[in-house]
Amino acid sequence: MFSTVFLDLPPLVHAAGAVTLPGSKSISNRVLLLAAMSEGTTTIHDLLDSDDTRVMLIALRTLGCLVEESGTTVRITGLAGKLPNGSAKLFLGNAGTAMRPLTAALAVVAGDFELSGVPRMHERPIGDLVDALRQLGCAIDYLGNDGFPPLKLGKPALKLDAPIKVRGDVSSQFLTALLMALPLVATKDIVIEVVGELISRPYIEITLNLLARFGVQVQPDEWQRFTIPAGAKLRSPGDIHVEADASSASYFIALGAISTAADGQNGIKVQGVGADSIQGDIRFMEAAQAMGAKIDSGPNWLHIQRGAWPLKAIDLDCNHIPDAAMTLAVMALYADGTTTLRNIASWRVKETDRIAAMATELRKLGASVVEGADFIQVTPPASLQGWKPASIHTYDDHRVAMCFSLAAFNPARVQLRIEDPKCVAKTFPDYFETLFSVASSATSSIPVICVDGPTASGKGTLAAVLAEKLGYHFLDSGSLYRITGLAATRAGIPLDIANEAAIVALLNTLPIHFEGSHIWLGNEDVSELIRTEEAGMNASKVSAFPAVRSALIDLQRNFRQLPGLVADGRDMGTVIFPEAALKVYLTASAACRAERRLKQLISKGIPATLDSLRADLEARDARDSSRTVAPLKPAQDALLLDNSELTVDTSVQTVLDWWQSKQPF
Ligand SMILES: O=C(O)C1=C[C@@H](OP(=O)(O)O)[C@@H](O)[C@H](O)C1
Ligand SMILES: C=C(OP(=O)(O)O)C(=O)O
Repeated sequence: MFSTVFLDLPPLVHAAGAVTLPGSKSISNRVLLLAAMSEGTTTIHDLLDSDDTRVMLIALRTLGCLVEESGTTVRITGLAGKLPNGSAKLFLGNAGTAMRPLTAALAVVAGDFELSGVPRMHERPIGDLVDALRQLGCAIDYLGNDGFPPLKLGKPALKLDAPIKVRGDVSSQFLTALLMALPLVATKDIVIEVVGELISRPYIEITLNLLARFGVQVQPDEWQRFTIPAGAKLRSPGDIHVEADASSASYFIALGAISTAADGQNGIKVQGVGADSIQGDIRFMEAAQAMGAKIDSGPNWLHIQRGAWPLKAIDLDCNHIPDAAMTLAVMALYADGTTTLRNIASWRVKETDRIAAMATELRKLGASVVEGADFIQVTPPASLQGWKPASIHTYDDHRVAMCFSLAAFNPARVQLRIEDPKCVAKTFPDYFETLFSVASSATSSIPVICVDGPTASGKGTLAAVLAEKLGYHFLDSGSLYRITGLAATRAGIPLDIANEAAIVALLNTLPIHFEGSHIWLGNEDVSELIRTEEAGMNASKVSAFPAVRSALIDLQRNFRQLPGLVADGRDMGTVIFPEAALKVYLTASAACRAERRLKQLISKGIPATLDSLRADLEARDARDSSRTVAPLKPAQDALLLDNSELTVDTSVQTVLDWWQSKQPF
């Protein structure tokens, strides 16, 4: 997951390949609650692991349910409606699929419970559900504003005679919550009547489908009346598989529709969900097809290719696909006219006011947008000049972050920034990693920041922190020379120029790979081994051999991957990435560098003296800057930073400010 303050997306050009998507949020949280309330043990396969399912899992454990996790397989020992912990305070984040169904389930059993969430959850309505539960005799108090969480639930005095009326026009989750909870108390037939239009109907179908898997056959009547038969009992089906999330699939369906494939590849394959999905959002396929996408599907897979281009503008009632419809609003940027998405009033009470949010952010990119109480109308920029680089505010709404990433394919190649990218954790923590696994940019548009400088200048620390803050890859080029020195020494090859060819031959066979700050040689983590003074000296020797340097060029350039790279070394800006957008040459006085090195060695229990360290350091500077190939020197366009008197934080901030000043936002 990208936990950075923002994530800059360079212009994306192609996309092709296969993605396996995480489990459906709606199925995961329903199955977790049903399994916990039912009789018997349920093994859930391919459960979604995200913020919304985490809060549900923690809640179930807090209530005394046995939950055993092993990767994405979770085993739940059902409580058969009897809670060992009759009093609990539950924090449910911003998960509607946890807050609403748990409210109903806990309100009908005896106990004292408090349910709360993030501030936005306390602005998301729950009054219609509370009103319905109060008709049943449930004791519910509002702890904050009337009609909204947090809630306090007490002991109910159940009255099951009259039909329970629930409004269906604000959220379908209220009806879902009642349908899942009432089998716990169905000593007689219980009838639920929907008042007003029922929105987001396909989610009720998911609920009915899963209730049937847990042994409860609800009798629906025209979407207006639902009867839970007397004696209904939740019984575990044993094993249950969670399909991949169809709403998450919408971003990759859109990706297939708007991108072209690089040579020899064709389209995007989505694995884990197919056209026969039980999730209503799979019907996003039809909308994408209407806009021009070519889609094939089979059991649990979809294959999407670009068809009509530009996309065709559509006018669609999106009530049945409220979540995936946000993706259509961004696809509209690539359409041949004005796209209108209707009947989406519920957008206003979700993770944020989504109609307002989409309108504001689409306008930033240059689109013309008209918004109404329950619709949005999007007209793309009229020409290439109409597109504007934009920093997309994401309002702690996963779907805003995910759908706007698709704007990185804009034909004007304007840059895009996604603020707070970690908000995708609600349903798809690795969304951006998944996107980068299939999307590609022209190499020249993948940003590189070079940090060059002499030994012990702190460039490794600075570069690693920069990479972390920007969410970029990190290349510690010096480590490649250190590994070469280590491997040659181990192979008994003396490190002198006469053995250059042998060292290159060896280098070409080395299985080097990086994992964060760890460097591996085959199965051996050599991160520590290559940090000794001796390894540094050996690195300096082999790095002076021209054939070794050129053998490492391609390897280093291959680190330039989406979304960007911070590379530290001695010739990053001069030789390896001469066209880098920002080059920093980091220095510090010899005295200061020797002192830092001394502290470092002492902390590792390695004896050393200041004088000898300073002498070694100066000798190394002299050798590095006088070698004929790629001598250590600042690139002509490098910005110099002397950090003798600076803290790491100040140096990092200085470079981040330089970087920011080069961005169009
Ligand atoms: O029941 C569900 O799993 C959901 C129902 C929908 O909400 P509304 O019924 O409030 O539209 C949807 O937006 C939400 O993401 C999940
Ligand atoms: C509306 C959404 O979430 P929730 O389940 O919290 O309602 C969503 O995921 O788009």
